[in-house]
This record gives sequence, structure tokens and C-alpha cells, in this order.
Amino acid sequence: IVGGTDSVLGEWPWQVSMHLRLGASYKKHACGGSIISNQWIVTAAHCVALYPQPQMWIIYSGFVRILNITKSTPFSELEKIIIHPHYTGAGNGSDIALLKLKTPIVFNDHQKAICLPPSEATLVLPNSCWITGWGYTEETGSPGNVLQKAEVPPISTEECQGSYVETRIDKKVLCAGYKSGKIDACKGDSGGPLVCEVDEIWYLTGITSWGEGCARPGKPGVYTRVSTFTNWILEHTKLF
Ligand SMILES: O=C1CSc2cc(C(=O)N[C@@H](Cc3ccccc3)C(=O)NCCc3cc(Cl)ccc3-n3cnnn3)ccc2N1
Repeated sequence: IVGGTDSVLGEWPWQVSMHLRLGASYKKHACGGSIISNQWIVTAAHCVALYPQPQMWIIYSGFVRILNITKSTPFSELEKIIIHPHYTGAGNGSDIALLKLKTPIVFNDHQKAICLPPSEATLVLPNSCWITGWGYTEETGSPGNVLQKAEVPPISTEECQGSYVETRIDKKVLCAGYKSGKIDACKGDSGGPLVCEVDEIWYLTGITSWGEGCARPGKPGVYTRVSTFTNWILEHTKLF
């Protein structure tokens, strides 16, 4: 996150870190994700597209300092990875995937689920949403240690299309950010949440997907619009 500030434990209890098992011991943070039930995580399809094998991944939850993670830190393992069937990788939407945990997460003040938005919610977009992650804090920077948070306003599809003339901006995505840049997601934040509070309830409104550089003026962040996929999520997680 560029232009963010430190989070405190319990502020974003649905945020998880996905670590790729590269060889026996070496693991590293690859993507963010969001807890939507005690056994399901939502992330970006591009995070798992290169390694769609459940045994390649481990999930850390209930923490904010990435440097506190050690070999003895408890983690969750994956039973199943479901990548959206329409995801093709060419940045043309449906950048969403579901991770089923081998054993359910025990909820507490530091780890619990975020609500899904109503499907196709034309719910007038709130004017304030938040992004979080352990990604780069500058475009050519390095990952943050403490989970970073930043407030970003959603941007209309028309305005966003004007920022990305070579890419089709449709209802499968949601753009957010400032004309002046300065605050945005960046490398390592993808798969993580864009959340908005409506009537004191937080909803998973977006999934960090792509952007042209980080926090550049006129180049907002592009997020998977979760409400377009709420039914798909419910069908595949049997959460209804
Ligand atoms: O320890 C490390 C140091 S290097 C590193 C890089 C990445 C990375 O590039 N991730 C990509 C996505 C990715 C994930 C897995 C495989 C391949 C690519 C990303 O987050 N990409 C974020 C995309 C993005 C989204 C928004 Cl909303 C706004 C701006 C951007 N950025 C544009 N340029 N950089 N960020 C992830 C974890 C990492 N861990």
C-alpha cells in the first residue's frame, strides 16, 4: 500500500497473508486474501494461477506484523483452490479465486469473516472504502512489515474507462483511488480486500487486482467487483 498507515491488531480481522511454499523451508508472502467463512478465503485468481496446487500454499491470519511470522507461527493449509472459470489472465476481469481450508479457522477478535455484498448490488457505492495489505509502500520499494491501511474513494466506470483507454472497464471491476494518485495498492497487495462500511457493516466490495504503476496520477487501482460474483461465491462455498 502506497500512502497508507499502520493498522492495529483486530482492525481488519479478515485480512490473511498467502505464502508460497518455495522449497522445504523458504516461504514468502505472495498475496493477500479475505476470510469469508471459517473455511473459505477469497483472493485474486492471478495469485494462484501460476501454482494451482493446494499443497503449495499456506495461510497466515490474525496478525499485523509480517516479520513476527516464524517457523513456529501456526498457519492454515488448503484443501481446494477454485479459480473462476472465466479468468483468462489477460487482465480482462473475473480475477477471483476461492480457497478452501483443510481445517476451519477458529474465529476470535483478531480473525473473523467479512460480509459479502448483495449480488449485483447497485448499492450506491459509498464514498469511502479502505484497502489493506503488506505490499510495497512505493512503486519501486519493498514490502511493508506492519499491515498498511489506506482510504480510497470508488471511481465511476466512465471515469475509470477514461484512465485506461486500452482496456475494457466493465461491471466486473471497480476502480478506486485519487486523480492525484499518491494513495494506492501496490506489489504484494493483490488478492487483498477493498472494504466499504455501509450502515456500520463492512462489506468485501473489491479484490485488489491490477493498475498501471502504483499511485500514479490518473491511474487508479482496478479491483474485482465482488457483487458481480456473490452468487458464484455462494454456489461454490455452499454458504447458503
Ligand atoms: O516478498 C515479496 C517481494 S516481491 C513481490 C511481488 C509481488 C507482486 O508483484 N504481486 C503482484 C501480483 C502477482 C501475484 C502473484 C504472481 C504474479 C503477480 C501484485 O500485487 N500486483 C498489484 C497490482 C496492482 C493493483 C492495484 Cl489495485 C494497483 C496497483 C497495482 N500495481 C501495479 N504495479 N504494481 N502494483 C507479490 C509479492 C511479493 N513478495
